[in-house]
Amino acid sequence: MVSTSGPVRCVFATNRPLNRHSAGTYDAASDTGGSNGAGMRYEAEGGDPSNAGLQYGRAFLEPVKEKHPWITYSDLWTLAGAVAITEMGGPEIEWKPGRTDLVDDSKVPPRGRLPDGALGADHLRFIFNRMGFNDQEIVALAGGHNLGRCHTDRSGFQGPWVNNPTRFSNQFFSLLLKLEWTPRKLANGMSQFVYEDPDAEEGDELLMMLPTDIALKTDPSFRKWVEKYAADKALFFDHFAKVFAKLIELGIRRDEKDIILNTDNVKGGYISAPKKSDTPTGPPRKSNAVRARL
Ligand code: HEM
Repeated sequence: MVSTSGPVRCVFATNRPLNRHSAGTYDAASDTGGSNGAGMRYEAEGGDPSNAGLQYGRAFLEPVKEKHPWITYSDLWTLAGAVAITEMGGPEIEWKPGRTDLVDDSKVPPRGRLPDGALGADHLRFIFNRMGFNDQEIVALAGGHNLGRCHTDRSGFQGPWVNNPTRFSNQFFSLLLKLEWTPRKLANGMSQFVYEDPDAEEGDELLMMLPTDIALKTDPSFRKWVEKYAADKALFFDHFAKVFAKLIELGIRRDEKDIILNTDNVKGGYISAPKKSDTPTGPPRKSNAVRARL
């Protein structure tokens, strides 16, 4: 059993998978960022408030790194995200090895390339078009929110999206369409949407949606895909597997034999960074952090 406090949080933090975020910095125009390098080992990227909470996913994988020190962090994090999604009932995701780790932080991408859950459809397109994803792919990727939950001490948002957040499914899409989502301001000032379940009992946690999740329902071009994925789980799994595989290949160039051609690989080969501390280190927990994790 894989919990979402493990590798999927990183995922698209996959845990939302860890690689979800490491790859989510890719800029197609300048060809910087992406899943090569494991830049989150450095304060410049790992300390970005948008990556709050991912330190737990990274620390979760340290025992694996200890046992197999030859593997690069960038391969380990992407592989862990892909495996965790499958283990939680999701589709098999094609994963290819060969990502190298950066030897210093001089090529870590600038902050501000990850999505902010408090915003809307234009913001999602601004962030994901830069990475090379179209509307269909943005909606499929957002299906990562079938897993896990929001934490007030990380993003500032609160609660899970679905009833069974350790099982990968298409429920996120069906609940997004089926339930009535009411705006709710949290004590920390953050605004999200909740389902006021009439059967909820005192102390039950309400299901939630981020403003960016609601934008998938209100924007007509996004909504078309939300409806398809809510109606057809197999279609969603197929599209999610493809788009997740694309996400973890962002910034990687390969030849016909799948050998990586990026400058860092050609110059230095497969450089595996030394093992880090087992203790999670990352951005300070803040109750009013406003940046979202991808
Ligand atoms: C569409 C843009 C996205 C936005 C704005 C966004 C935003 C967020 C936010 C605010 C959280 C809560 C973080 C916390 O408080 O712990 C979160 C969690 C999560 N996200 Fe996303 N995300 C996006 C895309 C994705 C993608 C593409 C994936 C995976 C494919 C993903 C997977 C997850 C998972 C699994 C969690 C739960 C983590 C946990 O349980 O700790 N998200 N996301």
